[in-house]
Amino acid sequence: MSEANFEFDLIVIGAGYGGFDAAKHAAEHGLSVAIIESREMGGTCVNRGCVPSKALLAASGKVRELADAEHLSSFGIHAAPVRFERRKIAEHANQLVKNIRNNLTKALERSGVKILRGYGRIEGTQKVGLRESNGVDRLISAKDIVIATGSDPFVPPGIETDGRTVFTSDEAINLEWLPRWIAIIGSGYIGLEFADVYTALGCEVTMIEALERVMPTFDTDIAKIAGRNLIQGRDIDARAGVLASKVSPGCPVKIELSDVKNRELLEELEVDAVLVATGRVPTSAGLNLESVGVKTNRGYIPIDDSMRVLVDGKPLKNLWAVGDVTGKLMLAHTAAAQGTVAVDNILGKNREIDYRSIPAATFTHPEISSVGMAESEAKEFAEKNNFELGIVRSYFKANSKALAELESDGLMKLLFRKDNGEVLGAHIYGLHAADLIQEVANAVARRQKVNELAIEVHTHPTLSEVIEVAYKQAVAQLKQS
Ligand SMILES: Cc1cc2nc3c(=O)[nH]c(=O)nc-3n(C[C@H](O)[C@H](O)[C@H](O)COP(=O)(O)OP(=O)(O)OC[C@H]3O[C@@H](n4cnc5c(N)ncnc54)[C@H](O)[C@@H]3O)c2cc1C
Ligand SMILES: NC(=O)c1ccc[n+]([C@@H]2O[C@H](COP(=O)([O-])OP(=O)(O)OC[C@H]3O[C@@H](n4cnc5c(N)ncnc54)[C@H](O)[C@@H]3O)[C@@H](O)[C@H]2O)c1
Repeated sequence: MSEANFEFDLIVIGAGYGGFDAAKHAAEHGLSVAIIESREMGGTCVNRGCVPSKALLAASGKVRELADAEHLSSFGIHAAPVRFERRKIAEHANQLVKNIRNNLTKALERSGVKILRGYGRIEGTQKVGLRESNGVDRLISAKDIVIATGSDPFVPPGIETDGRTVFTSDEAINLEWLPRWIAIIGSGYIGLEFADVYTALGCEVTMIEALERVMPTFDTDIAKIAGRNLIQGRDIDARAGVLASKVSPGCPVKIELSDVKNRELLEELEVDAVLVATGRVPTSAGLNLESVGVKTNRGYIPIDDSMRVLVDGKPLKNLWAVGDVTGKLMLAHTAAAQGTVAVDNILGKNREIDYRSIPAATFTHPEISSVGMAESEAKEFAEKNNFELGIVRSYFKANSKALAELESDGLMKLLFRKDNGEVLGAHIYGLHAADLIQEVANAVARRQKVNELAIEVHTHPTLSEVIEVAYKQAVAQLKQS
């Protein structure tokens, strides 16, 4: 039952991970909830992001492993040449999307959330306009509104997409064909993950990065070792400091590369296909945010750490925003965590999110992961707060499990406070880095110190001992200082 005069206690706009978690959490706590979705239930992650891309990475990863004759022969294994069916790999991803989308939709229905299909917009305080697919437009009221409209791929000016020869991740996840030669623009998460898929499946890859080094958003040490394996080690032709200034679809696709600084034309390339992986933009243009006075920051909705939408820095009552549309760590689990925090505040629990403890991972083979502060950020923090920053490196080549797997190329870098031992961040490249980072993320969430962490017993032989070694090295540094 909703509060007097409102049709619902809560209306959520957008049924991605952020909207899903908010709606489910609210319904499970007795609120009457409606969720509005204009496309497929599940949003980017389920339909065009995490889920299908991880299915492609799983299948192509197996191809890579079985095709690596040198690695297998080190174990004395000799496999027959690998064959794969592109169509079946694509079907695996597609089927997984359908299953997860169905499960998620049923979970919402079971918890009592009303699913409304159509396009939602704000129509003043506590009111939402809903344009249904049959053209009917109606107003609905709710005590609280959560905006969770997510993001879409960013395509820089000068780049024309046709969805077939020049495309973004929205189309790449369908794996409709395998180009002989593909250029990937951008060396962030999407560029790296798809380079992993394409190289495993036999495509030649050129990677184009506008900033001065490839993998510019990753820790420098991690980027160095990861780049050596994931880029140079795979014969990817990587160019940094060049801008893909013009891309014209067709057969072949024509690319103009320009100098980032003076925009002078450097080179023209002709390739079979181009994947544009140059970031994402918030989906907020049609939300009619002006009706409540909200000004976006390049499309991102300003919020505080309780998820309240801000106008001129001050929180609005009853309006909340979560997920990619807020531009904070654009990850599925961030969106979900923000959704829960927003609803807890609606329920009067007074909660704030802790972005520092949210981990991130790139699911390449091997993986890259991180949590907490980057080294530059930690240095600045140390200077401001008058303490010395501790940095230790723990190598996979000293780890029995990694050596047994013949996968010992890996590094963990741990950042901590030398005055009290508190863990500030960690960056890992190596086998199962995505799973390993969780242990450090939990420590960051509890603001734990290396002294207490170093005495915790780790299973032998496991990769988690890489973290144990880092904690012990950090304690040794503390003793010396
Ligand atoms: C290729 C790729 C791989 C990724 N892999 C990972 C990964 O491995 N791990 C990870 O954590 N993150 C990953 N991400 C990021 C992750 O997908 C996003 O961070 C996450 O989906 C954000 O969730 P959200 O709820 O904020 O928005 P979205 O998932 O974008 O959902 C927003 C929903 O709102 C709907 N909508 C928008 N406007 C309206 C409107 N006005 N009315 C009604 N409905 C509307 C949209 O149709 C959409 O369904 C990946 C992204 C991509 C593109
Ligand atoms: N495993 C994961 O968690 C995962 C996987 C995929 C995507 N994501 C999410 O999706 C978001 C988008 O991913 P992404 O890889 O598109 O963005 P990104 O911001 O990580 O990387 C984009 C890269 O493209 C470069 N670039 C931009 N314009 C260019 C141009 N004209 N020419 C050459 N280079 C150019 C940028 O310098 C940058 O390095 C990520 O921020 C992440 O939050 C997460």
